Amino acid sequence: MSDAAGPNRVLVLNSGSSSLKYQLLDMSDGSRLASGLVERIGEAGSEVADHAQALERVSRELSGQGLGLDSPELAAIGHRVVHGGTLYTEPTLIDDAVLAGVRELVPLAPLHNPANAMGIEVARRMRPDLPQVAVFDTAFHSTLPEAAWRYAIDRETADRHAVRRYGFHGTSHAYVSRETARLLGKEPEEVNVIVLHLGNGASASAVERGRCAETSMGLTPLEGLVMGTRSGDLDPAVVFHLHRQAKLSVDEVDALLNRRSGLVGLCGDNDMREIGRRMAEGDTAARTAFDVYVHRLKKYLGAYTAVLGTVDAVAFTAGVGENSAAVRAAAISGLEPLGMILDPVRNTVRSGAARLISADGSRTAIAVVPTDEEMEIARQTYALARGGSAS
Ligand SMILES: Nc1ncnc2c1ncn2[C@@H]1O[C@H](COP(=O)(O)OP(=O)(O)O)[C@@H](O)[C@H]1O
Ligand SMILES: CC(=O)OP(=O)(O)O
Ligand SMILES: [Mg+2]
Repeated sequence: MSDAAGPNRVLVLNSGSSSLKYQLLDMSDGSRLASGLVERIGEAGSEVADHAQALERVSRELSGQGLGLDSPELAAIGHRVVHGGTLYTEPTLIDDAVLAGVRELVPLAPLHNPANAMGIEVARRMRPDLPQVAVFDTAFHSTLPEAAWRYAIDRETADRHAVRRYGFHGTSHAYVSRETARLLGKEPEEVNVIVLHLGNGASASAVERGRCAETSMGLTPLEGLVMGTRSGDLDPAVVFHLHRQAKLSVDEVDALLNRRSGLVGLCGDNDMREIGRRMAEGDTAARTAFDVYVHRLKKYLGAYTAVLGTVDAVAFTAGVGENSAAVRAAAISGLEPLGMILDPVRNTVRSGAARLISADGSRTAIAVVPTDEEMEIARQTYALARGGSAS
């Protein structure tokens, strides 16, 4: 039902390279009316050839529940867009120029922006009358100081080709850092938080009094932590070496680092649940993958403690961060001198709620804070569609 002020539902579309996630939210009370996922888009043997077909399927699913895209209750459609470059640092009403801008950034996010652009195109065709809003993964990181975003390479080359740290998962880092402050009973401006977003893609951020001060992903979502299929940090000379000595083309190295590295490259599995099962059976490749993953986390916890000076909280989020007590315990273990002490019982209690898992004597609070990128995208979309400021 719409209130006196008009329609109040927002459809959120999160188009991944081979998936389309959606949620329909009622912004009058924050309730979730529908949600779902279309997977294996464009893969061999899949019934869904591209994102256009995926969105048609979503539209049918919603219509079947009496919640079709043609509904007059729909106020706006919000799109997750991974790369916004330096141009888009705020949620943005989509027009032809913005869609062209998202396409221009494809070389900087080849796994993500093509799907985002296609989702936008199809949704605009279906509902040309509706406000559609792009919410960028990079936006929250636009506050990085130059010392953090600038790479130490030839300045002219870097500036000419827009080579710099952008950072990603910003919608999640923004939401989780705010929710962490709330869990501590504080305003975001009163606390420093390290957020560890550990999903399939994974990134860390250092959030200083509500503003992002440092983050682990860079020009593209390849840098930083060990991920499901991506290497994260390595010596850039690895690329030259593989090209010159192993005779891999640049495209082959790109595919190796983005799709066949990280956990899957180390042990053949990218799902932390499966890695846990294999470790319990004494599998050494799974053990090594886990150790490399956790060692990287520890390095970032130390580095970001140094960047922030005072750390009020560390927040674990996304699939691995919210569910793997083993990863959390291993990452924090040994960091007692930094003031981070986990409570082993609190850490293993299963819950879907934001919660503290640190020991009472821990100087830094340690928390599990479930992320909700869709709700955050919907909130920003709704605010902008209503003509207000989105943030
Ligand atoms: N119960 C669990 N225990 C450990 N890891 C889990 C569990 N549930 C999910 N995961 C991990 O979370 C990952 C997916 O995280 P998610 O945030 O959903 O990723 P994305 O949104 O990037 O696809 C899986 O690959 C898996 O490793
Ligand atoms: C930017 C990024 O890595 O996103 P995802 O985790 O959805 O792959
Ligand atoms: Mg995710």
